[in-house]
Parts: sequence; C-alpha cells; structure tokens
Amino acid sequence: MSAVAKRSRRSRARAEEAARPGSTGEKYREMSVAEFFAKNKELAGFANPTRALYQTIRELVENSLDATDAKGILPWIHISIRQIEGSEDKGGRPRYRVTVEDNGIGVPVTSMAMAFGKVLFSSKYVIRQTRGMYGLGVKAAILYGQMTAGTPVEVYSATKGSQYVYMMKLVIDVQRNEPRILERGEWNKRGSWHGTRVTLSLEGDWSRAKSKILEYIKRTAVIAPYAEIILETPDGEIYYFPRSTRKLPKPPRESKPHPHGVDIEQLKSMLRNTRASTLREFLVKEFQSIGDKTAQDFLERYGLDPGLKPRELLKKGREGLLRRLVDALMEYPFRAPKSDYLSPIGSDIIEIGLRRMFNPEWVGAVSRSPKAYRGHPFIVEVGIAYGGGIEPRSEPLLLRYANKIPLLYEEREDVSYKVVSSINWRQYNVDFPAPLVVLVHIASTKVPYKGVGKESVSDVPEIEAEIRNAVQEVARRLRLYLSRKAREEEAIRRSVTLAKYIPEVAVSLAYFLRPPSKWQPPKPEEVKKLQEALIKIVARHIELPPVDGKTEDPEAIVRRIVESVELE
Ligand SMILES: Nc1ncnc2c1ncn2[C@@H]1O[C@H](COP(=O)(O)OP(=O)(O)OP(=O)(O)O)[C@@H](O)[C@H]1O
Repeated sequence: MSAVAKRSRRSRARAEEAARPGSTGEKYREMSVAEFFAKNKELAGFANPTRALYQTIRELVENSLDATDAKGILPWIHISIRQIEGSEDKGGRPRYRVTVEDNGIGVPVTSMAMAFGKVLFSSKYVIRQTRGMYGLGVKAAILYGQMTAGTPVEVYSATKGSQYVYMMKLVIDVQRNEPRILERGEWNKRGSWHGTRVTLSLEGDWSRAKSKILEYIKRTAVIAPYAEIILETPDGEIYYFPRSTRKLPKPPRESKPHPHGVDIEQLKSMLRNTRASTLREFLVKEFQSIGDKTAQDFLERYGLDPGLKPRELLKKGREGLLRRLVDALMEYPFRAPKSDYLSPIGSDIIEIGLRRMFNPEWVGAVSRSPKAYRGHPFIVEVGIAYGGGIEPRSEPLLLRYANKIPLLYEEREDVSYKVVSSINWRQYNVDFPAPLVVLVHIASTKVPYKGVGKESVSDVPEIEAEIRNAVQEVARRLRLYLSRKAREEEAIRRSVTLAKYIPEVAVSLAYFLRPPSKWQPPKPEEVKKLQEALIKIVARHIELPPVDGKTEDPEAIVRRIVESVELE
C-alpha cells in the first residue's frame, strides 16, 4: 500500500472514531461566541434583571459618549426608560423599553448590521483610549433583550456627511453570531442631525436599578460637565443634567504599539501585514518610540540583521529568531510610550464636577504626568472634596473612573479601593467620620479590567503606585488647608474672647487717658474712637481662608462681636 493510501485510511479511521458517540461518554460540539455570551450573561454584567437594566443603560451611554466627546463633539444624550404596559401581567417580570439617542458621529450604514448584530465586532480594536474596547457591550444588551423580551433592536443612525438617515431592526442569530435584519429603511435627511438612536426592550427591575442608574448618570456628569444629559424614568420623572462648561478635553488619538507591549502573536500579525521591506524599516514604521537611530542601535546591540525581510521571520525554522526579537523588544530601554494620545479629564474639570455635585468647602485635584505599564501609557488623576455639602461617613466616599467610565460595582476588588482604604488619613488631619470624597480616574489605551463587565481594575503595581502618589499629593494640600483652618479657628476663638472686652476696656482707657484733674465721664465719641483702635488691633490676629475667592474683612467680624456685647 502506498504512503498516501495509508495516510488517508488512518485519517478516515480517526474521523469514524470521533463520530462514534460514547467512546468517552462526552458529546463534543462548537459554540459561537454569541451563544457563549448568551449562556454566560453574568460575565458581561447581565447577572439579573437589576444589573441587566443598569448595564444596558451603561453600554448605550458609553457608546454615545465615545461617539461624541472622543470625537470633539459636545455630547447631547437623551435616555428614556419606559415600562411596557401589561408586561408584568400574569406574574411575569416587568419589561422596559430603553432608548438612548445621541448627537455623535453615527454608524456608517455599511457597518450598522455588524456593529449591532455580531458579537466581537467593533471600531475600537485599535490602540486608542476609548470607553469601549471589547466589541461586546451593546450586543450583550441586545442578546439579553432578545432572550427576555423577544424583540429586535431598532437602530436609527446618520453620519455627519450622509444625506440619509438609516434604520435597521435586527436580531442576533445566536448559533451563527450574525445579524438577522428584519426590517430596514432610509430617509432623506431634513436638518443637519447626525447621531444614533438605539431602542431595545428587556426584562428589568427598575425599582432596584433606579438608584444605581441615577448614580451612574450623576457620576458621568461629574467628569463630563460639558455633556447635556436628559433621563426620562418609568416613574415619569425627568432628570436634567445641564452642560456647565463648553470646555471639552482634548480627544484621544490612535497610536502605534509600543515595543514593550508586544507578544509573539501580535508581532507575527504585524509582520504579516506590514509594507516595510526590511526589519529596520518595519521597526520604525510599525512601532511608536522607535526612530532611525534607535532602530540602528537596537539591531546592532542584539546582532539582528537590519536588511532582513520581515516575512522571513515568519518562515518555518525561524521561531527562535522571532522569540529573540520579542525578548529584545521587551528589554531594550526604548522611550516611554507616548501619552499625548491619551485624553485625561483635567484637574480643572474634575474640580468643577466635584463642586457641582457636592458643593464642598474645599476641593483639590491633580492630573499626574504619564507613566506606562507593559508598554501601555496611562495617566492617573485624583480629586478630593471635603466638607460643605458632603455627609460625614465612616470611610471616604470613593468615586472610581476608568477611561471616563464611572465604576459602581465590585468596589472592594478595585485597585483604587485598595489604595484609598490603606491611606492613614489621620496623617492628613482627617478624622473619621469625616466628609471626604476621593475621585480616582485612570486613563489608558488599555485599562486592565478584571472582567468584560468593566467594573473593577486589577492591581498592576505601576498603576497602584501612581494612584498612591496622586492621592497623597492632593491629600497633602488638604492637610495644609485643614491645619490652616484649625489655626485660624483658634485665632478667631481667641480674638472673640478679646473682642468681648473691647467696650469695657475702651471706657476704662478713656478715663485713664484724661489728666486726673479733668476726671469726668468720657464723651461717647472718645469711647467710640478708642473702640475703633482696639478693633483694629484685635482684627490683626485674625486670618481667614478665602471662600469663592473672597475673604471676609476681620475688622467687620470683631465689630459685630463688639456691637453684640454693647447691646447686652
Ligand atoms: N451610539 C453609537 N454611535 C456610534 N457608533 C456606535 C454607537 N453604538 C455602537 N457603535 C459602534 O458599534 C460598535 C460596537 O459597540 P459595542 O458596544 O458592541 O462594543 P464596543 O463599544 O466597541 O466595546 P465594549 O464591548 O467594550 O463596549 C462600536 O465599536 C461602535 O463602532
């Protein structure tokens, strides 16, 4: 028998054996990624009707913000949640119709069906700081809606340049992970509207999700005071978050990978797709932080051939060389990843937001300089608010954000909680219970979330250290304020004690200042003059902190005290 015939007989036998059920008692089959997430909803944050309603709003709002502020557009977002009439009849759980509309860049009609109908399809699989990163969020919500309400998603969208508004009603074919379009339409655009409107129905629990949804929108408004957000609730309430500044943070930009962040698989795919004709050109063209001189030095240091064709590295037998290249890329001290591609919130916007939300007595914020972990640039920003309208609590109220997303669940698993709860606040003159809010924001081209539900961030040492530095930096300023305030309060207390005696001392002085031969009760003008002089002396001991940029006149305070004593 020929070798070919032998091989084909063997493979036929193998196929027959695999098809025979019961050899191990196991049944094997493939599962599409859509089916996987339909069956494991909790992985994407859809564990129960309460979380599902919250997560749906979150995914839709985040897509709207990515399509607006990240593209230089001042966001306008309208969220409506309505209970579907009669949906809870016969003991069923209530269902809700959720619509989120924005004034964003829109979705091109050619990508619309896939963007909303194929799990792991996204415009965000690039190195750029965006809220979205997995290509899953809206599809997880659509799948949940499909499974619990049985209705399709309805999307209207118009891009900026387009003359048409497009509409699609679709469901996700779970077995094939493909969109199944049920209805489509297009209309001539009247006005200049551009943006997206998504409507879907799902089973939910508004009464339980309400507080979380409101908190989520409020916290979004804290760091996006440039957004106008309207929320219509099933209770018939309308929450309006007006725009309080037109200042928009610099939008993030796409960047190339940093050599410290690549692995073998990524390198292979880059080598496969490059147009560079030599290894040296490949390094300069495809990576950030590598210029001509650096490439030359790098190749010389590791004895790599600068003229080698990139595809040569993909050939069989070259695996060792490929691994050497990845190790060298990791090891060589390249310039840190570029961070001007990132879009931090900015300390001024953080302060505006915290003031608006809490009306505190003191606010401070910092936007730290960029750092990197495993080739990914990141920026940590921290804001602290103290006193005023903040309720005292037994621990700091922590507001966590990652790429401008408020994170509300899994607080104790988050790196920010780990840091903030380990700080010795006594050192900063804060004694609990205290009215203290700490906001932490991490901006990165890759936030190391613990799960696809994006609720907590892993404790990467570089990020943890930066959060600690940032919190300490602002906390030191708070300590300065609190100790100055304590000193001033003490000075005022002492001055008040002195001020109480001013009327009496002024009268006595008036007697003493007359020659003994002319002793008679002093005239009121004389006493008044002496009182004024004493008020000035006592006021000199009072230093007051400015409130909203204005400082109260210490003399006015002492005068008030003197007048109140006089009245007595
Ligand atoms: N309101 C919108 N405006 C413009 N594009 C949108 C909008 N909603 C969704 N898209 C497009 O659909 C794609 C898929 O969205 P989806 O929510 O599934 O994932 P993602 O946002 O990319 O990532 P993640 O799963 O991390 O949220 C987006 O990448 C975006 O291109």
